[in-house]
Amino acid sequence: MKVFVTNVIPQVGVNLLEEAGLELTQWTEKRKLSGEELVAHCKGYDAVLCVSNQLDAAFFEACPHLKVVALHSVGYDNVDVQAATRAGIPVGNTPGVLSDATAETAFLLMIATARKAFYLHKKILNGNWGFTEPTADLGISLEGKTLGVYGLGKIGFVMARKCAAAYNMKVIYHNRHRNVEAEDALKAVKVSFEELLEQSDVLSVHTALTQETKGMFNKQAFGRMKPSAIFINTARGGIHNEADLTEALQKGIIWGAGLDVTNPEPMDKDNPLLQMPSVCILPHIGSATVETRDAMATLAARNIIAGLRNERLPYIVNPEVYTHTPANS
Ligand SMILES: NC(=O)C1=CN([C@@H]2O[C@H](COP(=O)(O)OP(=O)(O)OC[C@H]3O[C@@H](n4cnc5c(N)ncnc54)[C@H](O)[C@@H]3O)[C@@H](O)[C@H]2O)C=CC1
Ligand SMILES: O=C(O)C(=O)CO
Repeated sequence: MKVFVTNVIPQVGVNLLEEAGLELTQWTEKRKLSGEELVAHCKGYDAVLCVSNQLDAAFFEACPHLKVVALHSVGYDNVDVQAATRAGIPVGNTPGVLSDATAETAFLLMIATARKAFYLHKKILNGNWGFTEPTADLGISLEGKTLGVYGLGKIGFVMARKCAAAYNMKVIYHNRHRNVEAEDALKAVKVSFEELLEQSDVLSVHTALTQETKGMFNKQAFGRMKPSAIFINTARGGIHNEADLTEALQKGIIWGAGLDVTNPEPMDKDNPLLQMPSVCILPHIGSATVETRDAMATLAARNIIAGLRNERLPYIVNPEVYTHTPANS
């Protein structure tokens, strides 16, 4: 059986697939395959392991022969899940193993933003150490402040735990469902979206990007936040409206922002957000630690191996595929 891998993945994943007797082709060019190229490459393969390629209805219609699609991510907003199910193709992802690393990224962006760290580093690089006076380059203290989590799932929980432990922060959250574990362990309080906006000193986004969450953080939302608030997004850039965020920061409607995700990615190097003192931006590295990427490659390989053995994927995005009768069958 043959597996096409759209990027270079950690060796541990390669080893697992090869030990299972699978023949592997990895795309090694440092550019993303176009949709058409991906379809062309998948011909003659039984499975594909993808990083962040757009897998739309056209892809699944063109590749009904695939026995499994494994994502090297927990997020699957890039996948038309219904089209995969219609084609009878199970899709797997990598939940849980990246929660610590991604929450750590949100935590680092929170502190870096609160203390203007990226901007000050840039100033030094530009030969501008500055004259140290008591009123220059002031940040915001985090001790005892209120963290608002939008989407208190696996990553949101770890972020909340870190903030409560490190800074004694009060945790409020807005979620589709109550998170009883967080309420018990962290005394987290579930609030409405409006209350989350109005009460958070730091508001950290941890939902998936869906039709419901797309553009949730817009002019109206930023307008309800505190002028001293910090907005953190390590989930997906599509959840905030970038033009509205830029305007909110320029006009002092909110104080700062830390982003690991932008819209589009990559962000244009001339984007005004990159020049703002209380903005810190990273190029979508939330899960990028050696340990986490190894664990993700392991889960993705396990999904591929299970799919090619006609077994249920251990980490499945569309479990309904097992009860659905594909068209034309
Ligand atoms: N920056 C990065 O490198 C990474 C980003 N991510 C992003 O983080 C997201 C979250 O990952 P996990 O915590 O593992 O997922 P999760 O499923 O454990 O948590 C998401 C939470 O959001 C809630 N939610 C969903 N829709 C909602 C809505 N409309 N309103 C309120 N709450 C809603 C869910 O009930 C759930 O509790 C992923 O979908 C992915 O997009 C994940 C890993 C790395
Ligand atoms: O897993 C995800 O969803 C990412 O964004 C990258 O790890």
